[in-house]
Amino acid sequence: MLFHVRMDVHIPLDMPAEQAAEIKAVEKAYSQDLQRQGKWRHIWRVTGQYSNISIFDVASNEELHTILQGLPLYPYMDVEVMALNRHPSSVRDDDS
Ligand SMILES: O=C(O)C[C@H]1C=CC(=O)O1
Repeated sequence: MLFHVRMDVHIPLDMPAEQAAEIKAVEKAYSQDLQRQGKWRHIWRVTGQYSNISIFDVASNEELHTILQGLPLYPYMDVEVMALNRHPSSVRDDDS
């Protein structure tokens, strides 16, 4: 199942820089592990914003929910999820 996910990150301004850097490092490793597993298929930075647009390929709504709640930055994010279906006009074999 494919999902389009937008994540807007709002790290509190009073969080110590060292703590923020540590959370971001753990987040990066978590994200890259899921990318290597093929579950986090795409990640794009939204130009000019501390936001990303991602495509997840997971087995269920529950799996996506678990992955998103496991993000180290999750407590500081607004997350928007859209479920995707294959478009009947698509010529791509790899988008379902
Ligand atoms: O930077 C972000 O967009 C937030 C988050 C998502 C993956 C990652 O490494 O950090």
